[in-house]
Amino acid sequence: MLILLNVGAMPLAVAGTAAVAIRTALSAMRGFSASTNVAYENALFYQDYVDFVREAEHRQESSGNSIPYSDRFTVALRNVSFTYPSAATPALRGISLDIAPGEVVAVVGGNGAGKSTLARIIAGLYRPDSGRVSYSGVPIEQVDRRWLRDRIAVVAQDFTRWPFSARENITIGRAPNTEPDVRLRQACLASGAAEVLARLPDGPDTMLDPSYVGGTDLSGGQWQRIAIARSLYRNPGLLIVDEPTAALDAPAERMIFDMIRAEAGGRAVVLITHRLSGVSLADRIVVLDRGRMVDCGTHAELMRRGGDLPRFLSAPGRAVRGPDVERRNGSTVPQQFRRPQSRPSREPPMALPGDRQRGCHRLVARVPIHRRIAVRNDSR
Ligand SMILES: Nc1ncnc2c1ncn2[C@@H]1O[C@H](COP(=O)(O)OP(=O)(O)OP(=O)(O)O)[C@@H](O)[C@H]1O
Repeated sequence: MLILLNVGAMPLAVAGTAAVAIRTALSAMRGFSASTNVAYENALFYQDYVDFVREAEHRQESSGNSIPYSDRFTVALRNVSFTYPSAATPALRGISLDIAPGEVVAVVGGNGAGKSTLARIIAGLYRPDSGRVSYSGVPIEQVDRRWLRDRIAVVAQDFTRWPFSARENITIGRAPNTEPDVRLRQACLASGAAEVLARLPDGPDTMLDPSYVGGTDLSGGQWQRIAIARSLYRNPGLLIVDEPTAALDAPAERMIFDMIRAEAGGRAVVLITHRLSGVSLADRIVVLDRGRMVDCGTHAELMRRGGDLPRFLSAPGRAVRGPDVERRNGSTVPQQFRRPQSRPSREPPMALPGDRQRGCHRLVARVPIHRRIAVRNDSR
């Protein structure tokens, strides 16, 4: 271009315009090249996402049967043990348990006793390292996973708070067979979420995220009611509730426990709780300690046997957790639930006659070896 300018073959104005055009074209090409690079990198992430979804679908696919006869079903665990991949010691050891339709089973134990892990095993989310899990007699390996997911609802401690409307937060997931609006109303009334929705500016259509225009946030206890409504809306055959009242005040706690009892109907409920009011409504209480089932029976049976139950309970309306409840909160635990000052005997708790019929197996942990053999023979 300089030569053309020198020999006068190109006017200065044309040369200047050409220089600007070339610079603009180069800059556009650099931009195009950078955008192509970014698109390529993002395509790699997208491919990861597509592979992940495909893998998830593959895992969801049916490997076997639906349990054909009922939406209500039994769950049976036999000698189940489970160790997390990164853990040195098992989270659960030799757990055997039966859960019948319509039964409310409370699981209590100190922090790290294995309660949430047991809940995940019962829900079919984890596979045990050893032992068997079956639903109405069908081993978990042969159960259609979609069928199972549709019939079990879990209210976890860390449930998801979707940045959606209150209605969508409850109805997200599987749609019920019956009329959705009727089911929504029932779920809200039963869980106490109706009260929460009534106070929202746009009722069920209020956005539950303050970062949106017109959005708002809820308190921990109000969110907990929404989470319980979400699980009831699905009308599951088995409802697993992990510490449902941790963020609730005493009257709300009472209401939730009453609701769980009343709503159980034909469905089984597994209730992980540290609350006295929670265990007293249960048909059966399972006491876990360091991954082992150390006691199992009705509230009256456990109190009569004088086992570990009181250690793991807090009084109504108090969210005290762990084995040192009594020490920290002694004055609030009713006298009848306090540990005796001196135990009359160190005799370990034994299964009462009839426990097996009610689904209590084991009691291996602190049972002398000669009696342990007797219990095992009995439970075959
Ligand atoms: N993802 C994990 N990886 C490794 N170890 C884990 C994992 N989750 C739990 N554990 C361990 O497994 C054991 C049982 O944990 P789990 O959460 O079932 O107890 P928990 O009784 O529900 O306790 P909490 O009352 O505190 O909720 C604990 O020792 C815990 O440290």
